Amino acid sequence: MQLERVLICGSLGFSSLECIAMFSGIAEIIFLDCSSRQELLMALQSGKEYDGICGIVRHWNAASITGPFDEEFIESLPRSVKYISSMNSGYDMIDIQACKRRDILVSNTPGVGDDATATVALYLIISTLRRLSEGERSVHSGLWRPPNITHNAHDLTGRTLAIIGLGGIGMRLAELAHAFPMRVLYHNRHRAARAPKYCEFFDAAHIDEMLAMADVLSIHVPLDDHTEGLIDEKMIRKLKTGAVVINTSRGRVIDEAAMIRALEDGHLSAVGLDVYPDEPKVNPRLLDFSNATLLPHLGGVSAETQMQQESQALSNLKEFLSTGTARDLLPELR
Ligand SMILES: O=CC(=O)O
Repeated sequence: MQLERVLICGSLGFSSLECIAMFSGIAEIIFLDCSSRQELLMALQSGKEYDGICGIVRHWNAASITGPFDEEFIESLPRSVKYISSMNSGYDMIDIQACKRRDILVSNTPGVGDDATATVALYLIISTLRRLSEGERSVHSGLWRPPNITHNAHDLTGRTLAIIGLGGIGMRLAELAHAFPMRVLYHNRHRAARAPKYCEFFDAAHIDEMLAMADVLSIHVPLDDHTEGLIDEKMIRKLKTGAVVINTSRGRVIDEAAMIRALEDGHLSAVGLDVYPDEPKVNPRLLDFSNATLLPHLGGVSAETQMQQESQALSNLKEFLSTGTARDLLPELR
């Protein structure tokens, strides 16, 4: 019997042998062997090494080679491809409509990175309020404490955190912040059924009230047509003077130019960012602000999270191979 062929894009924590053994008798595993997107697109269309593949595993660590799974990429796939197992909770880098047109199912690994990402958001809150990364940069550059740090550094305890998007990550951040305790406010399209009592809900009609109370605003929404540019000039200016903005979701959710203007004129006292509109590029203007803590998209990057993402993505693939469908299918494709 001819085995189905599956292409793995990205380097797994599992060894190639472990992965091949996992699919022994089920599928032939092929590992990506290209160094650029152009080379990959040509290989996909050549009808040679990737001929007949029915599924693709997309590890986020292959993004520098594959680029986004946009329309051009999806259209280049052999007709045999029917399934993509993506190792991410966000899926803005996959063109869902193009997949729909080609009858390709897509699943992700929802929830797996919640704890790791909320931890990074908490780190950014601590770092910006207490000016810790500024202190660290000062030591690294051979100096001691930055000037005026005492007056600019603030405790988390008793301060107000506003969360936009109380999904898995937002909820975990609420729990962590409540430990100080910080006061926790949130805005969602609907009141979150699982929200703990200490989380105060603000609907769209009352979002300005929430912004006016927040010392820290942390963003936890997926990037889509509704959320691109959501945190715009108007919203930023509704925050009180000296507020802090934290973003571990996607860079394009914030109007970056408006955020930089607010840093320049002191309306925002600091920002903590893990994500940027055009990764891996970081706007050089941001580097000028000593009160910006900037991370290179580390939200879900921990050994434990990665192993769990890999197991979940590979077991979704196994299920697809045996049943023609999979758990964790994107809501748009169910
Ligand atoms: O950014 C990380 C993810 O979407 O999992």
